[in-house]
Amino acid sequence: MVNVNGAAVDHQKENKPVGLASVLALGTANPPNVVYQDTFADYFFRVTNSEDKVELKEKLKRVCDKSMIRKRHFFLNEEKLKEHPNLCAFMDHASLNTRHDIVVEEVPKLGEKAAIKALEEWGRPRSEITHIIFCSTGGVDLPGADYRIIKLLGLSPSTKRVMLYSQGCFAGGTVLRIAKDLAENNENARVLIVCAELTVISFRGPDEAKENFDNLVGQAIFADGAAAMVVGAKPIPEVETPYFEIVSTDQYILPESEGYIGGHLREVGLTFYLHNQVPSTVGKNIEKTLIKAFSPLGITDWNSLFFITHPGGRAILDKIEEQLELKPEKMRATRHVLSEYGNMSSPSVLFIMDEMRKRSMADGLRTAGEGLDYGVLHGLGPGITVETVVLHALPLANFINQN
Ligand SMILES: CC(=O)CC(=O)SCCNC(=O)CCNC(=O)[C@H](O)C(C)(C)COP(=O)(O)OP(=O)(O)OC[C@H]1O[C@@H](n2cnc3c(N)ncnc32)[C@H](O)[C@@H]1OP(=O)(O)O
Repeated sequence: MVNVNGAAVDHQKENKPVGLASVLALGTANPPNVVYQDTFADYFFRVTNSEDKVELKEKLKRVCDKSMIRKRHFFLNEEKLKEHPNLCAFMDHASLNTRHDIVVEEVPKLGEKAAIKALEEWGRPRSEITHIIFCSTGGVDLPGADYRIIKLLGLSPSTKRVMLYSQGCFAGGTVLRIAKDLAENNENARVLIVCAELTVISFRGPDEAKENFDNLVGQAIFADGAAAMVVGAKPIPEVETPYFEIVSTDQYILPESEGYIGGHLREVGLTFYLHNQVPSTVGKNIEKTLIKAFSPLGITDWNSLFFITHPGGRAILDKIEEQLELKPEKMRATRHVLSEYGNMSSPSVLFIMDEMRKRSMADGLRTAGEGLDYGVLHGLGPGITVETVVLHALPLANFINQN
């Protein structure tokens, strides 16, 4: 390859900026409709016309009580479910068209709301966004949500797109892994990440068969939300404010976990399965991911790290805490997001990062990571697959000075 002057060009070298990719801005959004967990079982059995299933409702109430969730946000409400009663069946009615008609339109719109906040915080012209990674479990379409959000935000038609469908809950880590590669290998790259999830694709009524109770566990914990981030290497001094450097990334399929978390896209929507051994399997294996990720840094004391853990469910967090002998405060930001938003799948970990940096700022701590230097972000999802992202939290002084 030669350049315009005829000189040989090594594109690999020429395109590699020095330095790690950093998170430069972050925004979140949820649909305004809120359902409180202490009334969810009554709401759910009423809207799905299942009030005759009294015992099942009582069991769902017990799960809700133990979920440590206070409230969740949903696009669907009672009115919309009345308009689309086929969404309320467990299995009998084809509803994929109805679900797709909603999510294809609404997922990019919710993503747009989060992206606007992230772009406003970043403060640079939108024309400087070079890449977009859009991630959503539902709404497969051509062209996809990545294309639609470019139109909604008025980004350059030359923005290079990566669309991730059907990854599930680990993808909050996947997007950081891909953004790091893009930002560190393309000079001046500014990557907009958008994760947007609507449970419209998987909302369905109850079924009395014991083997289908995992559907109700999912209905009791999953929720709607979107988060967006701007990631780039070599931040412009005094113009861009990096919070977390992305030090390293890894993806790992847990041993003996096949069939534990998954889903099938059917005419009735996305059906999922959750094995009741998910919490203990995650707990048993999580330390392996930390040993691999932190041995290059010489870190073995897990309590010296900050934790951003996908809030899959209360029992998963309990098992991780127990196995790693973590102090209770390590999961504060994670448990806060679980409580206030539920399990929103891919954006959940980005919500936790946002909560952590805001609280660190409010408490006057040294860094965005609860005053600590290093931490881990864990995405957990189908497989069971774990994404491990090592983060280096940066001093907050720069941010405080600028704002
Ligand atoms: C979608 C993605 O890609 C990624 C994801 O995030 S997947 C979601 C991952 N999350 C999970 O798997 C949920 C983890 N589980 C939990 O957090 C907790 O089990 C919970 C909050 C749901 C309930 O709390 P708990 O302390 O376990 O309550 P517990 O009283 O033991 O269980 C309540 C009932 O639910 C049942 N139950 C719990 N998990 C179940 C499961 N996965 N499948 C079927 N039944 C289940 C229990 O067997 C129990 O039934 P009985 O009352 O008949 O005994």
